[in-house]
Formats: sequence, C-alpha cells, structure tokens
Amino acid sequence: MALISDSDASRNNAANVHIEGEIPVSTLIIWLTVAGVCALSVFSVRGYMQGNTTTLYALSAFAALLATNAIIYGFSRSEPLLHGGFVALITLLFSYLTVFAVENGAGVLWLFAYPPVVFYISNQKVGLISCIGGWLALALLFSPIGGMIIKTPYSADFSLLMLSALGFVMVSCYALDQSRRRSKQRLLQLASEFEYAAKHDALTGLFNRREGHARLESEYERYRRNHRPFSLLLMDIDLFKKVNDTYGHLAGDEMIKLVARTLLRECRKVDIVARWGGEEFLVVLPETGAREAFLSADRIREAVATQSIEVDGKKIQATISIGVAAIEQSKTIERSLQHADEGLYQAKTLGRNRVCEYSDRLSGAEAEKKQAPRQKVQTGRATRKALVTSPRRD
Ligand SMILES: Nc1nc2c(ncn2[C@@H]2O[C@H](COP(=O)(O)OP(=O)(O)OP(=O)(O)O)[C@@H](O)[C@H]2O)c(=O)[nH]1
Repeated sequence: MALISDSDASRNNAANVHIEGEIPVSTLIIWLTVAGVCALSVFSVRGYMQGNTTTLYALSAFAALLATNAIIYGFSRSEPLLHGGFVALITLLFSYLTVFAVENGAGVLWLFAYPPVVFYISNQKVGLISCIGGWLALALLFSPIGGMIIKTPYSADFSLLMLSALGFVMVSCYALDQSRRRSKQRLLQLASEFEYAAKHDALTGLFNRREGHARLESEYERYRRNHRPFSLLLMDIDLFKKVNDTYGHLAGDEMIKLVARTLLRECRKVDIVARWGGEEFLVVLPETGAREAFLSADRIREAVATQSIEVDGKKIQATISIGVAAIEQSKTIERSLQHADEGLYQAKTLGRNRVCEYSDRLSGAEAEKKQAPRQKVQTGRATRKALVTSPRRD
C-alpha cells in the first residue's frame, strides 16, 4: 500500500500532499463546522433564555455562515474557498466573543482553540500572522487605550494571565506545527528517495528490471487498447567478461554507464530504457513496428560502437549485440521477450556487434528491403522461423 496518495510526491509542496493517516484539512473543517454549529446553537439558545437577543442573533448568524461555507464547498469543491472562509469566520467569531464578552466574559476562553486550528488549516505564514495579529489585537483591547474605545469586563489580572497563557499556547502551537511540517517534508523526501531507489538501477540511473517490466506491461495494456504495435530491443555488451577480467570491475562499470548514457541519448523520451541484468539492457519502443525498431536498434548499435572508455590512457571500445522483437497481433509479453532474447542470442552467435530481429511474418522480399540477409537458423535455445540480421560493420 502506498504511503503517500500522490505518486510523485517529490514534485509537490509537502503541504499539499496528503499522507495516509493524516486528517485532510477539508475533512477537519467539516467536522469543526458541524461541532461549531452545534455549540453555537446551544449558546444562542442559552443567550435567548437569558434574555440576550443580541447573542442569539449573532451566534445564530455565525452558525448559519459556517454552515453556508460548508455547503458552498459541497457544491464548488473549492478547498481554498472552504479554508479561507473558515479561517475568516472563526477569526470574526472569536473577535466577537472577546469584544462583546459573551457568557459574562467567559467566551474569551474560546481563543485558546484558535492557534491549533489556524496552524493546522492554514500555511505557517498565515498561521503566524493570524496569531500575532490576534494576540496584538487582544493586548490592545486589554490596554488602557482599548478600554477607552471599547468597554470590557476583563480585570487587569485576568487580562495579564490571558495574554501570557494565550501567547504560550500560540508559541507552543507554532513550534509543534513547525516540527510536524518538517517531519512531513522529510518523510516525503524519504518516500521519494525510496521510490526512486525501488525503480531505478543505482549504477546507471536507468529503470531497473522490475520497473522496466512494469512499464512494459503498461505499454502492453495500451497496445491491447489501441492495437498499435510496439517493439522490444534486448541488448547485451559484447565480451564484457573480458573487459572485467582484463581491466577490472571498475572499468566494466564505466562501460555499463557509457552504454546506458548512449541509450538515453539515442532513444526518444517516450521509449522505456531499463537495465535488464548485469550488462543487459531492454528498450521498449512504443508505437514502433518491426522495421523502424530494427533501424533504431542499428542506430543505437552504431552509436555505442563509436564510444569508448579510457583506462590507464588506453581506449577500450564498447560494442553491443541487439535482439529485436515486435509485439503484434496476439503475441504476449513473455513470448516477445523470448523472441528478443532469441534475436540477441543469434546476434552473439553470428559474431556480435549486430542486430538480429526475430520475425515470424516477414517475407524474404521484405527482409531484403532492409538490405540484410535473412536466414533460417537454429540455435541451442530454440528453433525459430526467421531472423533478420544487420551486417556487422567492423
Ligand atoms: N563490472 C561489472 N560487471 C558485471 C556487472 N554485472 C555483471 N557483470 C559481469 O558481466 C559478465 C557477463 O559476462 P558473460 O555473460 O559471460 O558474457 P560476455 O563476456 O559479455 O560475452 P558475450 O555476452 O557472449 O558477448 C560477468 O563476468 C559478470 O560478472 C556489473 O554491474 N559490473
């Protein structure tokens, strides 16, 4: 099961990526709206029973506005609108509870709910500005200047305690939120690193065999829908063991990387390039028939043959052999891989540094169009109907 709902988490801002188990902000707002509407209804009825119609109307209005905000979200599905509307409404509501000293001044205690909610819902900048702004506004209200503008029943002792306790809660919420955001960021980074490591080969950065196979299956599914054939190139570095034995494994690794770089350079963006095994590579060419695949393979072979690595001032040339198989009609993936493998085996048998295409449908004339000899071959692995090979040009 994926840890992160967004498959390409690394490209996204951590705040916008939802981690499984985390309460989505919009869901939290809906819950808080339901709880808020219930609480406001209770207190507006209490206000009415105490003969305070202003409280009744004001709290009922806030309850209605909160409910409307949630209903608008139900229709628009606009999260920024829901989040912005909710923060604005609770800021107004808490200001009202404080300034009008609702419930004989006890309503101001609701201010302690503001910092955790606003930090969770908004980004850190908005949370910080809202909290600092709110605290300063409260300090102004409790100050002698505020007392001259609005008469409130709060004593000096209560005001001091309220400001210090609220400031403490705000700082704590900021620190906890900062820590939560950093952990989430790190978690996303780790998840993206793990995902990369699980899908890529460490030496070359190409897709590894598992990812190559997964992408091949996706391509096959696409083929089953649109029936446009695609092709596989299975390739292997020639006499690679000799490179390792003569120049060492580091030189061998350099050669593998050189071939990988050349493949990436020669292939299109849509092509899938994977390291299939030690010195074996698989290239999937979407929407490419047998003929174009053969030509692409030969171009790749030539490109690799012009490359070399340098060991102790000595240039060592790399060559590859390639087996080509097109996926057409009802051919399965496994069968096509087997055919590409047979083509590769044949390329090795015929002297390496060449391309061999498995084909069970090409006529001799068609094969000749490719200016390549068509041969009936029998190898140690299997009997095949025909293989088209590229001439070795060395
Ligand atoms: N340096 C290095 N060598 C590797 C790696 N993976 C596999 N090999 C080596 O690749 C060699 C493969 O050799 P073989 O399969 O015998 O084939 P070859 O010598 O290339 O001969 P042909 O395929 O017939 O041309 C083995 O010696 C493996 O040890 C790797 O990641 N790095």
